[in-house]
Amino acid sequence: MPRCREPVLSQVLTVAQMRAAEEDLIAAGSTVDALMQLAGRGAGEWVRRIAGGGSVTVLCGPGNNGGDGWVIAEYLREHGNAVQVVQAREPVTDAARNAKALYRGAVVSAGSVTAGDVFVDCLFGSGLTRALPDDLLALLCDLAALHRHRIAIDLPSGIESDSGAALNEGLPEWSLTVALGAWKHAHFAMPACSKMGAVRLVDIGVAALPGAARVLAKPKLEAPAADAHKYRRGMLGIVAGEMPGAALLAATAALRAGAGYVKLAAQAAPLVVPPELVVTGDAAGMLADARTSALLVGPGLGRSDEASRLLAAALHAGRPTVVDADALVLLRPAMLSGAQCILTPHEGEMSALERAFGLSGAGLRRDRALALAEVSGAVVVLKGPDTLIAAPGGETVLAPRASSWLSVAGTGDVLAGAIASRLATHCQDLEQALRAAEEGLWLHGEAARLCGPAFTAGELAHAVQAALKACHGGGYEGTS
Ligand SMILES: NC(=O)C1=CN([C@@H]2O[C@H](COP(=O)(O)OP(=O)(O)OC[C@H]3O[C@@H](n4cnc5c(N)ncnc54)[C@H](OP(=O)(O)O)[C@@H]3O)[C@@H](O)[C@H]2O)[C@@H](O)CC1
Ligand SMILES: Nc1ncnc2c1ncn2[C@@H]1O[C@H](COP(=O)(O)OP(=O)(O)O)[C@@H](O)[C@H]1O
Ligand SMILES: [K+]
Repeated sequence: MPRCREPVLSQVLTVAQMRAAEEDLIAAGSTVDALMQLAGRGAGEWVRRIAGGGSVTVLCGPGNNGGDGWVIAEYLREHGNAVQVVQAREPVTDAARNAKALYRGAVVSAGSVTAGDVFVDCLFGSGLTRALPDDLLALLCDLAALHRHRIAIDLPSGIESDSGAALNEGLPEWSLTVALGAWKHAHFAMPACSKMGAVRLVDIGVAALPGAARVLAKPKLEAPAADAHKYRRGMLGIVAGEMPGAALLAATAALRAGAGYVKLAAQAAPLVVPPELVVTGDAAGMLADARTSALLVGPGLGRSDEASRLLAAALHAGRPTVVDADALVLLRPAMLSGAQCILTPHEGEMSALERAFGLSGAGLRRDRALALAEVSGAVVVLKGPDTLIAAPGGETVLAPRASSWLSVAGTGDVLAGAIASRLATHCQDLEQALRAAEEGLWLHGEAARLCGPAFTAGELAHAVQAALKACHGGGYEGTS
């Protein structure tokens, strides 16, 4: 039974889901050959944009990824590029054989290829099942080394689609990877995503697949309602601990991510406090205040008995709560009753949580995050170069690659502050935790992009405002 025909470009598919999508398209009247023409010509257009009028070498493997290669080669030939195909293996599928038969250009031996402009990798795509044999790895690397630009079609050969694992050592790096039909998990998972260069997607009409992950999207944010006031916009309470600097960083970001009021509860007031931040020594009062719409606990909390007590008190308050940093190490399952939480672990904190919640810690990052979300009832933001969000019920959101300049102390505190601020603004609806996590994560990535190289966590926190501006749908027009 064909599914809804509306194409969806934001979904991220496993190999099995991609096969199901292909079957749906065929059931709806398409053919493998037609899909290959659509995909190959779409990819060919990307190659043409990079190549300009330059020369192109296409390496074709035995499967349908190789079939795409023959289509790309013919497309470029028709558009006047000098094209040569190196056939690594004879085509083994009907569609690949048919695509080869339609190609009217040169087929050359690998040894005769001289330096050229663009190399296109159509050796293997999502059908790769094991490491490349030595002869194919050498062929791939040698041809890649001879060309100025390298473009991988669907996936770089040697990369496992569902996990993003590199099945060989010494694989080439790519300037562009053109995904066909839908994103695959490897496009967002380390180490694969760090080798792909820019990534682009060719639409072949794939419709929504149930249970598919999706890509983190730019949020659409509105100005506060005309009758908004600071409490209605959301009051965020931040519980500080031994090192108030981390909580201050979170507060600096939170002040710029939409909350109307940000309050910091600290035993000892930090030495430097921005004037717009309210600091109170009365944590209990802040937790009891009915106007406190969301909480953040963890940055700089410490791991003392007092820190545990503060964490338990914060979670006992029953507000939507972001649990970050030290609080993730102190967290125990029994503390989580009632409050809707967002957990924001990096890999080390994730391991601690898995121990605390009796999880094995085995498997892919997305499966581990989903397992934690399921057992804890919390939204999980698993941080790293390939950050992802998992929600109870199975929703998974994958972040595009963010700036590697984020690898500096304090940027996690900024993320927690941004997410908590979004959580405070959505406090009316407890179902909004996933949305808040997505918005905060997007703002964080965009702030990093806007900062450029070598920023501090403080500069990143300030840039959250510019990031928010970039996704603002308006609402306040003023007069002119
Ligand atoms: N789905 C769609 O809608 C569309 C898909 N399209 C395209 O199809 C691609 C998937 O095609 P595919 O399934 O034929 O897989 P592909 O990667 O070409 O190779 C599989 C072949 O390689 C072999 N093989 C595997 N590993 C190997 C190794 N290490 N060393 C040596 N051999 C190895 C394997 O054989 P076996 O494992 O049985 O030995 C099999 O013969 C996809 O990435 C996209 O480009 C588009 O046309 C648009 C529509
Ligand atoms: N190499 C990288 N590429 C992209 N993002 C990164 C990289 N390294 C770290 N990050 C991001 O920076 C943040 C670091 O957070 P965290 O590890 O908690 O650091 P800290 O505790 O110092 O604040 C996370 O959002 C993480 O996803
Ligand atoms: K490929």
